Amino acid sequence: MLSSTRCAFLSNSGLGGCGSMGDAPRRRLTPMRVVCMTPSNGRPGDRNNSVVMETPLKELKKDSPVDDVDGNSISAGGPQDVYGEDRATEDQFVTPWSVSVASGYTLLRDPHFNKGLAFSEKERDAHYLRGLLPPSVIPQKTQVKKMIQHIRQYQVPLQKYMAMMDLQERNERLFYTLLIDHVEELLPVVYTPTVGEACQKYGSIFMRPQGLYISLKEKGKIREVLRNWPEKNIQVIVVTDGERILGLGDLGCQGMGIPVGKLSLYTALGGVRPSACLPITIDVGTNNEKLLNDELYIGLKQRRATGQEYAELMHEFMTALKQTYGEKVLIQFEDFANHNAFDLLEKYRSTHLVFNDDIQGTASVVLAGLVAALKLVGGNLADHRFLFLGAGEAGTGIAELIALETSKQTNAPLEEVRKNIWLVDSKGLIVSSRKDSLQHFKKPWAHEHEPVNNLLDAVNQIKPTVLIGTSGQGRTFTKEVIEAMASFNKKPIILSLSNPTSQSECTAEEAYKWSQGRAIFASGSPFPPVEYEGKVFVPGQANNAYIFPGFGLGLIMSGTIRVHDDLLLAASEALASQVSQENFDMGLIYPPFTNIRKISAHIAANVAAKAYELGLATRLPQPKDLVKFAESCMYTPSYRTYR
Ligand SMILES: O=C([O-])CC(=O)C(=O)O
Ligand SMILES: [Mg+2]
Repeated sequence: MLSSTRCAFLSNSGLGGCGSMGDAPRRRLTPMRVVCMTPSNGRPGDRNNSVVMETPLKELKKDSPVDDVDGNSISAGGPQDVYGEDRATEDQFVTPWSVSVASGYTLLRDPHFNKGLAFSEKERDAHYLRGLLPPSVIPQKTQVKKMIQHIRQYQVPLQKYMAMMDLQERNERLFYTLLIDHVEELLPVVYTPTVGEACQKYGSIFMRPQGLYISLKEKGKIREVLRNWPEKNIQVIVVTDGERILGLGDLGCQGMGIPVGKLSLYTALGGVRPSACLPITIDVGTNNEKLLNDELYIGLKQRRATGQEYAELMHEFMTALKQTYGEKVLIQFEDFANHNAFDLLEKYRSTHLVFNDDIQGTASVVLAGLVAALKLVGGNLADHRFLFLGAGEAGTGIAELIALETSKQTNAPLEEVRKNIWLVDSKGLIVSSRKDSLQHFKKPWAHEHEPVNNLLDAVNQIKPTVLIGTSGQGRTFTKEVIEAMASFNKKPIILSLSNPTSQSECTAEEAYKWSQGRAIFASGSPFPPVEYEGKVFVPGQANNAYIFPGFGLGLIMSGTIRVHDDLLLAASEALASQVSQENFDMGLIYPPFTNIRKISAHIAANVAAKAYELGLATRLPQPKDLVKFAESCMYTPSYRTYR
């Protein structure tokens, strides 16, 4: 993609002048030379009207898709990277582009192709870069070293975040190499908790819009808006309407940070090509008074559309996605409010390849952690009693997946196993006497019990072995609550899942200290290791980031057309199987993120295997070794040599 194409996108999308995000379109320079080109499927006017050099057919063939381990033809730039545009394997460094790439100044301003000081002497000559760069030539490895030092010099997390976003806009391959090489350190920067703060301040920190904004103004024109996005071969879309951003509430249009962050992880953690990822924010207004009164707010300044108006926009959007990108585009719903999330999932799960990350992704990751935790505490799922604080998407989603797995393991009916799972919402324990006034997604959890109106009493009466926080309310697992858990459990399992860190139900330190070091603890946002009475405890991160990148890769590499609950169970099983004895010895119920690409390949393979078994996968024949196939499909961000 050319930077001039991006400029066109910025001005066409009408965002060029919105508040402080109105960056002047970048200088449009006619490139002096085009690196290489094969037929493009872009629209007229998509590309620079530049000199084009077609790749000789012979060369194209040489660089065309390679065979996978089973002799199937694939290309290693990610699934369906037909022309190998994004491919860079150890033995295949020379890019076989299907698109034209500008030279000179424009090349340096194109984040997809810019390599900064890593351009070789030959490339500097061939692509008119002489004088535009300082004379030093340094390899990507050294650039990574330099960048991590640069990021580390910032003390404020938001500054680190901005430096990372800046790099993504400047040099995409360096951004992903850096993120992959330092994943443990940089995940909290590009993702939770920092992304939460970034969303809160989104309007004032971004000079250049990321992702696609679809507002009520675009009603009736959504297909045209999708066409404004410069990439055509889209495989994964993460979409939010910004109404429930992490545990921070309604951030309206500023929720864009979430789809952008999630999709960065699709690439870094799951190996999906960046050009195949599309972040989208639906703007139907906001009920956040602060934003409505902020003259710098970047979204629609009106209260949220609801009911039919909302449903119609979403329906046009969902229809347009399928019309534009086909049956197999994966749509991830993210951070919608409860009152829309369940209904949207229900409505579209039978017609689209769609899942809700907060309901299903979180459920899958938590189930994996619980299955692993059983190795430390003993017993089967059916032997445990679960209590949730929070009965929204995550709470009921996790509860349902636990019930489903338990029911499969024991052959007991779902209604029966649900009785071991209790939920507390803002009005207290969910019990049968409240049934008539409950939202539909809470009803299955209304068991026979007298009313209980607070968490501590619920803990003391239900006596759960597992306590899970999905409330979005920080510091709600009080000292009394944790002490109660520790009083009747040798090893209480305590999960504080709400994000970001400020909304976590308790800190790692509190969980370990108040349980005298006996808790098995994990949280949605990361906490550093804790020392308690001379022993170091390493808390795990129960975050859907473990699941969705590999889950998505598994779906797209197998051409799966619908998400079935069994696929979530398959992802969960694969993740749990990646926890090593060494991890268990440290009290961890999740493997470290350091090996996440390997973990994602296993998750992808298990998900794909299940999809083939269920007849949902369309990519035939089924590759024999799905783990190797997943690995061979993953995008790698090393630089390639330009002709
Ligand atoms: O984004 C995260 O860190 C996890 C998540 O989906 C949420 O909290 O909504
Ligand atoms: Mg979420």
